[in-house]
Amino acid sequence: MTEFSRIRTFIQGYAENIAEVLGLDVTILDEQGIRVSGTGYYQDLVGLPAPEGSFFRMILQTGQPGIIYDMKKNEAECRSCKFLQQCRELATIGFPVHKREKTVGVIGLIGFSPEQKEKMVQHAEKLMTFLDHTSALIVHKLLELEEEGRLGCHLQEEVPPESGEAIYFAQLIGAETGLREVIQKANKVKNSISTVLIRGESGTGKELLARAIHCEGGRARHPFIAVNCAAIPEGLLESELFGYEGGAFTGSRREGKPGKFELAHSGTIFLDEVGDIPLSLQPKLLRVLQERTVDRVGGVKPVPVDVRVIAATHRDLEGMVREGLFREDLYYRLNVIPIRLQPLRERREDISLYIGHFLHKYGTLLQKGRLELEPPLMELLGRYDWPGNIRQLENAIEYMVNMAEDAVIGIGDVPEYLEPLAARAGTTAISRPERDEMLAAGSLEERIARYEKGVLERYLQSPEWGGDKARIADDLQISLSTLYRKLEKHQLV
Ligand SMILES: Nc1ncnc2c1ncn2[C@@H]1O[C@H](COP(=O)(O)OP(=O)(O)OP(=O)(O)O)[C@@H](O)[C@H]1O
Repeated sequence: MTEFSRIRTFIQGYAENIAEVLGLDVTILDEQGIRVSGTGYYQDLVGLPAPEGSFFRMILQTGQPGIIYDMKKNEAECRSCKFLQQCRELATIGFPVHKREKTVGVIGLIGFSPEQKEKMVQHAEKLMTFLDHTSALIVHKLLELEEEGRLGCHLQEEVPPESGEAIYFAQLIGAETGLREVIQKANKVKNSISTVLIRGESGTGKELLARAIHCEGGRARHPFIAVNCAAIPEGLLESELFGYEGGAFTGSRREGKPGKFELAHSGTIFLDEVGDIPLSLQPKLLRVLQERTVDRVGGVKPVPVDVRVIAATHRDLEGMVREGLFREDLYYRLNVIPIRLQPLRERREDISLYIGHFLHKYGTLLQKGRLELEPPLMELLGRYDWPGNIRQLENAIEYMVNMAEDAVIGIGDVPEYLEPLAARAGTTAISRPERDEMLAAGSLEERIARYEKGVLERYLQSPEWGGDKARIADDLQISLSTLYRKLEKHQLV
Protein backbone atom coordinates (compact mmCIF):
# COMPACT_ATOMS: atom_id res chain seq x y z
CA MET A 1 0.00 0.00 0.00
CA THR A 2 1.47 3.36 -0.99
CA GLU A 3 1.52 6.49 1.15
CA PHE A 4 -0.92 8.24 -1.18
CA SER A 5 -3.45 5.47 -0.98
CA ARG A 6 -3.50 5.84 2.80
CA ILE A 7 -4.65 9.44 2.50
CA ARG A 8 -6.89 8.79 -0.47
CA THR A 9 -9.96 10.52 1.01
CA PHE A 10 -7.96 13.64 1.81
CA ILE A 11 -6.46 13.65 -1.68
CA GLN A 12 -9.78 13.12 -3.43
CA GLY A 13 -11.34 15.99 -1.48
CA TYR A 14 -8.42 18.12 -2.51
CA ALA A 15 -8.66 17.14 -6.16
CA GLU A 16 -12.36 18.00 -6.20
CA ASN A 17 -11.71 21.44 -4.72
CA ILE A 18 -8.96 22.17 -7.24
CA ALA A 19 -11.17 21.03 -10.11
CA GLU A 20 -13.97 23.29 -8.97
CA VAL A 21 -11.76 26.32 -8.48
CA LEU A 22 -9.77 25.96 -11.70
CA GLY A 23 -12.48 24.57 -13.93
CA LEU A 24 -10.13 21.80 -15.09
CA ASP A 25 -10.11 18.08 -14.48
CA VAL A 26 -7.68 16.77 -11.90
CA THR A 27 -6.11 13.38 -11.41
CA ILE A 28 -3.54 12.30 -8.84
CA LEU A 29 -1.30 9.24 -9.13
CA ASP A 30 0.67 7.50 -6.43
CA GLU A 31 4.29 6.44 -6.77
CA GLN A 32 3.29 3.23 -8.54
CA GLY A 33 1.29 5.11 -11.14
CA ILE A 34 -2.06 4.06 -9.66
CA ARG A 35 -4.73 6.73 -9.88
CA VAL A 36 -5.70 7.53 -6.28
CA SER A 37 -8.08 10.30 -7.18
CA GLY A 38 -9.77 11.79 -10.19
CA THR A 39 -12.52 14.16 -11.15
CA GLY A 40 -14.81 14.23 -14.19
CA TYR A 41 -13.68 11.75 -16.80
CA TYR A 42 -11.08 10.33 -14.44
CA GLN A 43 -13.43 9.67 -11.55
CA ASP A 44 -14.30 6.21 -12.81
CA LEU A 45 -10.67 5.29 -13.33
CA VAL A 46 -9.65 5.68 -9.69
CA GLY A 47 -7.84 2.61 -8.42
CA LEU A 48 -6.50 1.71 -11.87
CA PRO A 49 -2.97 2.19 -13.17
CA ALA A 50 -2.15 4.97 -15.63
CA PRO A 51 -1.15 3.48 -19.00
CA GLU A 52 2.46 2.43 -19.43
CA GLY A 53 4.40 5.01 -21.42
CA SER A 54 1.99 7.81 -20.53
CA PHE A 55 3.03 11.38 -19.75
CA PHE A 56 2.34 11.02 -16.02
CA ARG A 57 4.43 7.86 -15.84
CA MET A 58 7.28 9.82 -17.39
CA ILE A 59 6.95 12.48 -14.68
CA LEU A 60 7.11 9.78 -12.03
CA GLN A 61 10.33 8.53 -13.59
CA THR A 62 12.05 11.86 -14.17
CA GLY A 63 10.67 13.75 -11.17
CA GLN A 64 10.34 16.82 -13.42
CA PRO A 65 7.14 18.80 -14.06
CA GLY A 66 5.91 19.07 -17.62
CA ILE A 67 3.26 20.60 -19.87
CA ILE A 68 1.76 19.28 -23.04
CA TYR A 69 -0.17 21.77 -25.08
CA ASP A 70 -1.24 19.32 -27.72
CA MET A 71 -1.30 15.65 -26.80
CA LYS A 72 -1.37 14.30 -30.34
CA LYS A 73 1.59 16.41 -31.51
CA ASN A 74 3.76 15.83 -28.48
CA GLU A 75 4.58 12.29 -29.28
CA ALA A 76 7.94 12.48 -27.53
CA GLU A 77 6.29 12.53 -24.09
CA CYS A 78 3.57 10.07 -24.91
CA ARG A 79 5.44 8.08 -27.51
CA SER A 80 4.85 4.67 -26.10
CA CYS A 81 1.44 5.27 -24.56
CA LYS A 82 -0.84 2.65 -26.01
CA PHE A 83 -3.86 4.93 -25.66
CA LEU A 84 -2.33 7.82 -27.64
CA GLN A 85 -4.73 7.39 -30.55
CA GLN A 86 -7.82 7.39 -28.36
CA CYS A 87 -6.56 10.11 -26.03
CA ARG A 88 -9.09 12.95 -25.77
CA GLU A 89 -6.97 15.25 -23.62
CA LEU A 90 -6.17 18.54 -25.35
CA ALA A 91 -3.68 19.85 -22.82
CA THR A 92 -2.11 18.46 -19.67
CA ILE A 93 0.11 19.65 -16.87
CA GLY A 94 1.85 17.15 -14.64
CA PHE A 95 3.59 18.08 -11.42
CA PRO A 96 5.62 15.68 -9.28
CA VAL A 97 5.18 15.38 -5.52
CA HIS A 98 8.53 15.00 -3.79
CA LYS A 99 8.99 13.78 -0.27
CA ARG A 100 12.58 13.84 0.95
CA GLU A 101 13.82 13.95 -2.63
CA LYS A 102 11.81 10.95 -3.65
CA THR A 103 8.96 11.25 -6.17
CA VAL A 104 5.96 9.83 -4.36
CA GLY A 105 3.23 10.88 -6.79
CA VAL A 106 2.03 13.15 -9.58
CA ILE A 107 -0.72 15.76 -9.71
CA GLY A 108 -2.21 16.26 -13.15
CA LEU A 109 -4.43 19.01 -14.54
CA ILE A 110 -6.24 18.14 -17.72
CA GLY A 111 -8.13 20.17 -20.27
CA PHE A 112 -10.54 18.37 -22.58
CA SER A 113 -12.19 21.37 -24.21
CA PRO A 114 -10.59 24.13 -26.33
CA GLU A 115 -11.57 26.65 -23.62
CA GLN A 116 -9.81 24.65 -20.94
CA LYS A 117 -6.78 24.27 -23.16
CA GLU A 118 -6.71 28.01 -23.76
CA LYS A 119 -6.86 28.65 -20.03
CA MET A 120 -3.94 26.30 -19.45
CA VAL A 121 -1.83 27.88 -22.18
CA GLN A 122 -2.52 31.39 -20.90
CA HIS A 123 -1.89 30.64 -17.23
CA ALA A 124 0.66 27.87 -17.41
CA GLU A 125 3.13 29.58 -15.13
CA LYS A 126 0.56 30.42 -12.45
CA LEU A 127 -0.83 26.89 -12.60
CA MET A 128 2.64 25.47 -12.07
CA THR A 129 3.11 27.64 -8.97
CA PHE A 130 -0.30 26.53 -7.75
CA LEU A 131 0.62 22.87 -8.21
CA ASP A 132 3.89 23.46 -6.41
CA HIS A 133 1.90 24.65 -3.38
CA THR A 134 -0.57 21.79 -3.69
CA SER A 135 2.26 19.31 -3.79
CA ALA A 136 3.77 20.91 -0.66
CA LEU A 137 0.44 20.57 1.14
CA ILE A 138 0.12 16.89 0.30
CA VAL A 139 3.68 16.28 1.51
CA HIS A 140 2.91 18.20 4.69
CA LYS A 141 -0.06 15.89 5.30
CA LEU A 142 2.14 12.83 4.72
CA LEU A 143 4.80 14.10 7.12
CA GLU A 144 2.19 14.91 9.73
CA LEU A 145 0.84 11.36 9.62
CA GLU A 146 4.35 9.98 9.66
CA GLU A 147 5.01 11.90 12.85
CA GLU A 148 1.89 10.43 14.38
CA GLY A 149 3.38 7.05 13.48
CA ARG A 150 0.65 6.13 11.03
CA LEU A 151 2.72 5.89 7.87
CA GLY A 152 6.32 4.81 8.47
CA CYS A 153 7.49 1.55 6.95
CA HIS A 154 9.17 0.48 10.18
CA LEU A 155 5.77 0.57 11.83
CA GLN A 156 4.11 -1.29 9.01
CA GLU A 157 2.49 -3.95 11.13
CA GLU A 158 1.03 -1.45 13.56
CA VAL A 159 -0.44 0.64 10.77
CA PRO A 160 -4.11 -0.03 10.18
CA PRO A 161 -4.26 -2.19 7.09
CA GLU A 162 -5.97 -0.87 3.99
CA SER A 163 -9.41 0.50 4.71
CA GLY A 164 -10.19 0.71 1.01
CA GLU A 165 -12.11 3.16 -1.07
CA ALA A 166 -14.70 5.32 0.72
CA ILE A 167 -18.23 4.55 -0.40
CA TYR A 168 -21.47 6.27 0.54
CA PHE A 169 -25.10 5.18 0.43
CA ALA A 170 -25.93 7.52 -2.46
CA GLN A 171 -23.23 5.88 -4.56
CA LEU A 172 -24.85 2.46 -4.34
CA ILE A 173 -26.73 1.80 -7.55
CA GLY A 174 -30.34 1.13 -6.64
CA ALA A 175 -30.24 3.46 -3.63
CA GLU A 176 -33.35 5.21 -4.90
CA THR A 177 -35.10 2.07 -6.11
CA GLY A 178 -34.62 -1.56 -5.06
CA LEU A 179 -32.19 -0.79 -2.24
CA ARG A 180 -34.17 2.09 -0.81
CA GLU A 181 -35.49 0.22 2.24
CA VAL A 182 -32.17 -1.45 2.90
CA ILE A 183 -30.45 1.90 2.90
CA GLN A 184 -33.09 3.50 5.08
CA LYS A 185 -32.46 0.78 7.65
CA ALA A 186 -28.69 1.02 7.31
CA ASN A 187 -28.91 4.77 7.73
CA LYS A 188 -30.73 4.36 11.04
CA VAL A 189 -28.02 2.13 12.47
CA LYS A 190 -24.90 3.67 10.95
CA ASN A 191 -23.83 5.31 14.22
CA SER A 192 -24.83 2.47 16.50
CA ILE A 193 -22.43 -0.03 18.08
CA SER A 194 -24.95 -2.86 17.58
CA THR A 195 -23.90 -5.74 15.38
CA VAL A 196 -25.32 -5.84 11.86
CA LEU A 197 -25.80 -9.10 10.01
CA ILE A 198 -26.08 -8.71 6.24
CA ARG A 199 -27.64 -11.66 4.43
CA GLY A 200 -27.64 -12.17 0.70
CA GLU A 201 -26.41 -14.36 -2.12
CA SER A 202 -22.91 -13.99 -3.45
CA GLY A 203 -22.36 -10.78 -5.41
CA THR A 204 -25.37 -8.88 -4.05
CA GLY A 205 -23.17 -6.15 -2.56
CA LYS A 206 -22.83 -7.22 1.08
CA GLU A 207 -19.29 -5.92 1.44
CA LEU A 208 -20.11 -2.70 -0.38
CA LEU A 209 -23.02 -2.05 1.96
CA ALA A 210 -20.85 -2.81 5.01
CA ARG A 211 -18.27 -0.30 3.79
CA ALA A 212 -20.95 2.29 3.20
CA ILE A 213 -22.34 1.85 6.73
CA HIS A 214 -18.82 2.37 8.07
CA CYS A 215 -18.09 5.40 5.86
CA GLU A 216 -21.40 7.08 6.66
CA GLY A 217 -21.13 6.51 10.40
CA GLY A 218 -19.15 8.09 13.21
CA ARG A 219 -16.27 5.65 12.82
CA ALA A 220 -15.45 6.69 9.25
CA ARG A 221 -12.08 8.17 10.19
CA HIS A 222 -11.01 4.90 11.74
CA PRO A 223 -10.12 1.62 10.05
CA PHE A 224 -12.53 -0.64 8.22
CA ILE A 225 -11.03 -4.10 8.40
CA ALA A 226 -12.53 -6.81 6.21
CA VAL A 227 -11.86 -10.46 7.00
CA ASN A 228 -13.08 -13.23 4.75
CA CYS A 229 -13.57 -16.03 7.26
CA ALA A 230 -13.95 -18.64 4.50
CA ALA A 231 -10.69 -17.72 2.78
CA ILE A 232 -8.35 -18.14 5.77
CA PRO A 233 -7.30 -21.68 6.65
CA GLU A 234 -8.83 -22.88 9.90
CA GLY A 235 -5.44 -23.16 11.60
CA LEU A 236 -4.61 -19.51 10.92
CA LEU A 237 -7.97 -17.91 11.48
CA GLU A 238 -7.68 -17.71 15.24
CA SER A 239 -4.40 -15.80 15.22
CA GLU A 240 -5.57 -13.65 12.27
CA LEU A 241 -8.67 -12.57 14.14
CA PHE A 242 -7.41 -12.38 17.68
CA GLY A 243 -3.63 -11.99 17.29
CA TYR A 244 -0.96 -13.79 19.25
CA GLU A 245 1.55 -13.10 22.00
CA GLY A 246 5.30 -13.38 21.37
CA GLY A 247 6.45 -17.00 21.23
CA ALA A 248 2.90 -18.33 21.25
CA PHE A 249 3.78 -21.03 18.74
CA THR A 250 6.68 -22.26 16.63
CA GLY A 251 7.50 -19.82 13.87
CA SER A 252 5.56 -16.97 15.48
CA ARG A 253 7.15 -13.58 15.76
CA ARG A 254 8.99 -12.75 18.97
CA GLU A 255 7.11 -9.51 19.52
CA GLY A 256 3.69 -11.07 18.83
CA LYS A 257 1.09 -9.71 16.43
CA PRO A 258 -2.21 -7.90 16.85
CA GLY A 259 -5.23 -9.56 15.29
CA LYS A 260 -7.81 -7.97 13.02
CA PHE A 261 -10.03 -7.04 15.97
CA GLU A 262 -7.22 -5.00 17.51
CA LEU A 263 -6.36 -3.42 14.17
CA ALA A 264 -9.99 -2.39 13.79
CA HIS A 265 -9.93 -0.60 17.16
CA SER A 266 -12.18 2.51 17.06
CA GLY A 267 -13.39 1.40 13.64
CA THR A 268 -15.36 -1.44 12.10
CA ILE A 269 -14.55 -5.07 11.51
CA PHE A 270 -16.36 -6.75 8.62
CA LEU A 271 -16.62 -10.50 9.14
CA ASP A 272 -17.45 -11.76 5.67
CA GLU A 273 -18.71 -15.36 5.32
CA VAL A 274 -19.25 -15.50 9.06
CA GLY A 275 -21.20 -18.74 8.57
CA ASP A 276 -17.90 -20.40 7.69
CA ILE A 277 -16.28 -19.75 11.08
CA PRO A 278 -15.38 -23.17 12.45
CA LEU A 279 -17.33 -24.35 15.48
CA SER A 280 -14.10 -24.47 17.49
CA LEU A 281 -13.63 -20.70 17.15
CA GLN A 282 -17.22 -19.69 17.67
CA PRO A 283 -17.05 -19.46 21.51
CA LYS A 284 -14.08 -17.12 21.22
CA LEU A 285 -15.92 -14.88 18.76
CA LEU A 286 -18.94 -14.89 21.03
CA ARG A 287 -16.75 -13.74 23.89
CA VAL A 288 -15.41 -10.78 21.89
CA LEU A 289 -18.95 -9.75 20.98
CA GLN A 290 -20.10 -9.99 24.58
CA GLU A 291 -17.12 -8.71 26.50
CA ARG A 292 -15.54 -6.45 23.87
CA THR A 293 -12.15 -7.86 24.77
CA VAL A 294 -9.92 -10.17 22.77
CA ASP A 295 -7.73 -12.94 24.05
CA ARG A 296 -4.59 -13.18 21.95
CA VAL A 297 -3.37 -16.71 21.27
CA GLY A 298 -0.91 -17.47 24.07
CA GLY A 299 -1.93 -14.32 25.92
CA VAL A 300 -2.96 -14.10 29.53
CA LYS A 301 -4.52 -10.66 29.70
CA PRO A 302 -7.62 -9.79 27.66
CA VAL A 303 -7.11 -6.75 25.40
CA PRO A 304 -10.07 -4.32 25.37
CA VAL A 305 -11.28 -3.35 21.90
CA ASP A 306 -13.82 -0.79 20.75
CA VAL A 307 -15.02 -2.29 17.50
CA ARG A 308 -18.27 -2.18 15.57
CA VAL A 309 -19.00 -5.59 14.06
CA ILE A 310 -20.70 -6.03 10.70
CA ALA A 311 -21.00 -9.65 9.64
CA ALA A 312 -22.25 -11.14 6.38
CA THR A 313 -23.13 -14.53 5.03
CA HIS A 314 -24.92 -16.21 2.14
CA ARG A 315 -25.48 -19.31 4.28
CA ASP A 316 -28.69 -20.50 5.89
CA LEU A 317 -27.57 -19.80 9.46
CA GLU A 318 -30.90 -20.90 10.96
CA GLY A 319 -30.52 -24.29 9.23
CA MET A 320 -26.93 -24.51 10.41
CA VAL A 321 -28.07 -23.82 13.99
CA ARG A 322 -30.63 -26.64 13.68
CA GLU A 323 -27.96 -29.00 12.40
CA GLY A 324 -25.56 -28.05 15.18
CA LEU A 325 -23.07 -26.42 12.80
CA PHE A 326 -23.48 -22.93 14.16
CA ARG A 327 -23.87 -21.99 17.82
CA GLU A 328 -27.29 -20.64 18.65
CA ASP A 329 -25.97 -18.11 21.18
CA LEU A 330 -23.54 -16.71 18.61
CA TYR A 331 -26.32 -16.56 16.03
CA TYR A 332 -28.45 -14.36 18.30
CA ARG A 333 -25.45 -12.18 19.15
CA LEU A 334 -24.76 -11.58 15.47
CA ASN A 335 -28.32 -11.23 14.30
CA VAL A 336 -29.09 -8.06 16.25
CA ILE A 337 -29.76 -5.92 13.17
CA PRO A 338 -30.48 -8.18 10.23
CA ILE A 339 -30.37 -6.67 6.75
CA ARG A 340 -31.25 -8.71 3.67
CA LEU A 341 -30.00 -7.90 0.20
CA GLN A 342 -32.30 -9.27 -2.46
CA PRO A 343 -30.84 -11.17 -5.38
CA LEU A 344 -30.96 -9.30 -8.67
CA ARG A 345 -33.68 -11.57 -10.07
CA GLU A 346 -36.01 -10.35 -7.30
CA ARG A 347 -35.53 -6.72 -8.31
CA ARG A 348 -35.30 -6.95 -12.07
CA GLU A 349 -36.40 -3.36 -12.48
CA ASP A 350 -32.89 -2.34 -11.34
CA ILE A 351 -31.04 -4.43 -13.92
CA SER A 352 -31.06 -1.65 -16.51
CA LEU A 353 -29.63 0.79 -13.94
CA TYR A 354 -26.68 -1.50 -13.30
CA ILE A 355 -26.22 -2.06 -17.02
CA GLY A 356 -26.10 1.70 -17.62
CA HIS A 357 -23.63 2.17 -14.78
CA PHE A 358 -21.25 -0.57 -15.90
CA LEU A 359 -21.48 0.44 -19.58
CA HIS A 360 -20.33 3.89 -18.57
CA LYS A 361 -17.62 2.52 -16.31
CA TYR A 362 -16.10 0.09 -18.82
CA GLY A 363 -16.74 2.30 -21.85
CA THR A 364 -14.58 4.91 -20.12
CA LEU A 365 -12.05 2.49 -18.76
CA LEU A 366 -11.51 0.72 -22.05
CA GLN A 367 -11.66 3.98 -23.96
CA LYS A 368 -14.63 2.90 -26.04
CA GLY A 369 -16.69 6.02 -25.36
CA ARG A 370 -20.47 6.02 -25.08
CA LEU A 371 -22.02 2.62 -25.61
CA GLU A 372 -25.52 1.21 -25.71
CA LEU A 373 -27.13 -2.20 -25.97
CA GLU A 374 -29.41 -3.31 -28.78
CA PRO A 375 -32.97 -3.52 -27.39
CA PRO A 376 -33.25 -7.34 -27.75
CA LEU A 377 -30.01 -7.74 -25.80
CA MET A 378 -31.25 -5.38 -23.11
CA GLU A 379 -34.40 -7.44 -22.88
CA LEU A 380 -32.45 -10.68 -22.69
CA LEU A 381 -30.25 -9.41 -19.86
CA GLY A 382 -33.35 -8.20 -18.05
CA ARG A 383 -34.85 -11.69 -18.19
CA TYR A 384 -31.75 -13.62 -17.17
CA ASP A 385 -31.62 -14.84 -13.55
CA TRP A 386 -28.07 -13.66 -12.71
CA PRO A 387 -27.11 -16.33 -10.15
CA GLY A 388 -23.87 -14.41 -9.48
CA ASN A 389 -25.88 -11.19 -9.07
CA ILE A 390 -24.28 -7.78 -9.53
CA ARG A 391 -20.76 -9.18 -9.71
CA GLN A 392 -21.75 -11.47 -12.59
CA LEU A 393 -23.63 -8.70 -14.37
CA GLU A 394 -20.61 -6.43 -14.06
CA ASN A 395 -18.31 -9.08 -15.50
CA ALA A 396 -20.73 -9.73 -18.36
CA ILE A 397 -20.81 -6.04 -19.27
CA GLU A 398 -17.03 -5.81 -19.04
CA TYR A 399 -16.78 -8.76 -21.43
CA MET A 400 -19.25 -7.26 -23.89
CA VAL A 401 -17.58 -3.86 -23.88
CA ASN A 402 -14.33 -5.63 -24.76
CA MET A 403 -16.03 -7.46 -27.60
CA ALA A 404 -17.97 -4.46 -28.96
CA GLU A 405 -16.85 -3.32 -32.37
CA ASP A 406 -18.95 -0.20 -32.47
CA ALA A 407 -21.07 1.94 -30.20
CA VAL A 408 -23.97 -0.52 -30.16
CA ILE A 409 -23.41 -3.85 -28.42
CA GLY A 410 -25.37 -6.63 -30.04
CA ILE A 411 -26.63 -10.05 -29.16
CA GLY A 412 -23.55 -11.62 -30.76
CA ASP A 413 -21.28 -9.99 -28.16
CA VAL A 414 -22.56 -11.92 -25.10
CA PRO A 415 -20.36 -14.19 -22.96
CA GLU A 416 -20.50 -17.90 -23.74
CA TYR A 417 -22.88 -18.87 -20.92
CA LEU A 418 -25.51 -16.50 -22.31
CA GLU A 419 -25.21 -17.80 -25.87
CA PRO A 420 -28.04 -20.39 -25.65
CA LEU A 421 -30.38 -17.67 -24.36
CA ALA A 422 -29.09 -15.24 -26.95
CA ALA A 423 -29.61 -17.77 -29.72
CA ARG A 424 -33.26 -18.09 -28.73
CA ALA A 425 -33.69 -14.35 -28.45
CA GLY A 426 -31.71 -13.93 -31.66
CA THR A 427 -34.39 -15.67 -33.68
CA THR A 428 -36.84 -12.93 -32.81
CA ALA A 429 -34.35 -10.07 -32.66
CA ILE A 430 -34.55 -7.18 -35.05
CA SER A 431 -31.14 -5.97 -36.10
CA ARG A 432 -30.26 -2.33 -35.86
CA PRO A 433 -30.30 -1.65 -39.64
CA GLU A 434 -33.69 -3.39 -39.93
CA ARG A 435 -35.04 -1.36 -37.07
CA ASP A 436 -33.68 1.87 -38.53
CA GLU A 437 -35.41 1.09 -41.79
CA MET A 438 -38.71 0.30 -40.09
CA LEU A 439 -38.61 3.53 -38.14
CA ALA A 440 -37.16 5.71 -40.89
CA ALA A 441 -40.13 7.42 -42.55
CA GLY A 442 -43.83 8.15 -42.31
CA SER A 443 -46.04 9.28 -39.48
CA LEU A 444 -45.38 8.11 -35.93
CA GLU A 445 -48.30 5.71 -36.21
CA GLU A 446 -46.97 4.22 -39.46
CA ARG A 447 -43.48 3.77 -38.02
CA ILE A 448 -44.76 2.08 -34.88
CA ALA A 449 -47.05 -0.14 -36.95
CA ARG A 450 -44.15 -1.25 -39.19
CA TYR A 451 -42.06 -2.04 -36.14
CA GLU A 452 -44.89 -3.96 -34.46
CA LYS A 453 -45.46 -5.97 -37.62
CA GLY A 454 -41.73 -6.72 -37.78
CA VAL A 455 -41.72 -8.02 -34.20
CA LEU A 456 -44.74 -10.24 -34.79
CA GLU A 457 -43.28 -11.64 -38.03
CA ARG A 458 -40.08 -12.61 -36.22
CA TYR A 459 -42.05 -14.54 -33.62
CA LEU A 460 -44.18 -16.31 -36.21
CA GLN A 461 -41.16 -17.31 -38.28
CA SER A 462 -39.00 -18.36 -35.33
CA PRO A 463 -38.64 -22.16 -34.89
CA GLU A 464 -38.18 -21.51 -31.18
CA TRP A 465 -41.80 -20.39 -30.84
CA GLY A 466 -43.22 -22.85 -33.38
CA GLY A 467 -46.25 -20.63 -34.00
CA ASP A 468 -47.48 -21.24 -30.44
CA LYS A 469 -49.67 -18.14 -29.99
CA ALA A 470 -50.23 -18.61 -26.26
CA ARG A 471 -46.49 -18.68 -25.57
CA ILE A 472 -45.85 -15.78 -27.92
CA ALA A 473 -48.52 -13.67 -26.22
CA ASP A 474 -47.03 -14.58 -22.86
CA ASP A 475 -43.54 -13.60 -23.96
CA LEU A 476 -44.76 -10.32 -25.37
CA GLN A 477 -46.72 -9.72 -22.19
CA ILE A 478 -50.06 -9.20 -23.98
CA SER A 479 -53.27 -11.20 -23.81
CA LEU A 480 -53.97 -13.87 -26.41
CA SER A 481 -56.93 -11.88 -27.75
CA THR A 482 -54.72 -8.79 -28.20
CA LEU A 483 -52.23 -10.91 -30.08
CA TYR A 484 -54.93 -12.20 -32.46
CA ARG A 485 -56.22 -8.68 -33.00
CA LYS A 486 -52.75 -7.44 -33.89
CA LEU A 487 -52.11 -10.38 -36.21
CA GLU A 488 -55.30 -9.60 -38.04
CA LYS A 489 -54.48 -5.92 -38.24
CA HIS A 490 -51.14 -6.72 -39.88
CA GLN A 491 -52.69 -9.46 -42.04
CA LEU A 492 -50.48 -12.09 -40.52
CA VAL A 493 -53.16 -14.75 -40.02
N1 LIG B 1 -25.41 -1.44 -5.24
C1 LIG B 1 -24.30 -1.59 -5.97
N2 LIG B 1 -23.90 -0.61 -6.80
C2 LIG B 1 -22.81 -0.77 -7.56
N3 LIG B 1 -22.02 -1.85 -7.56
C3 LIG B 1 -22.36 -2.84 -6.76
C4 LIG B 1 -23.52 -2.78 -5.92
N4 LIG B 1 -23.60 -3.91 -5.21
C5 LIG B 1 -22.55 -4.67 -5.59
N5 LIG B 1 -21.80 -4.03 -6.50
C6 LIG B 1 -20.58 -4.55 -7.14
O1 LIG B 1 -20.74 -5.95 -7.26
C7 LIG B 1 -19.54 -6.63 -6.87
C8 LIG B 1 -19.83 -7.58 -5.72
O2 LIG B 1 -20.11 -6.83 -4.54
P1 LIG B 1 -19.70 -7.33 -3.09
O3 LIG B 1 -18.31 -7.90 -3.09
O4 LIG B 1 -20.00 -6.24 -2.13
O5 LIG B 1 -20.75 -8.52 -2.94
P2 LIG B 1 -20.84 -9.62 -1.78
O6 LIG B 1 -22.28 -9.85 -1.56
O7 LIG B 1 -20.02 -9.19 -0.61
O8 LIG B 1 -20.20 -10.86 -2.51
P3 LIG B 1 -19.60 -12.23 -1.81
O9 LIG B 1 -20.66 -12.78 -0.94
O10 LIG B 1 -19.32 -13.10 -3.00
O11 LIG B 1 -18.38 -11.80 -1.08
C9 LIG B 1 -18.53 -5.56 -6.55
O12 LIG B 1 -17.75 -5.31 -7.69
C10 LIG B 1 -19.38 -4.36 -6.22
O13 LIG B 1 -18.69 -3.17 -6.49
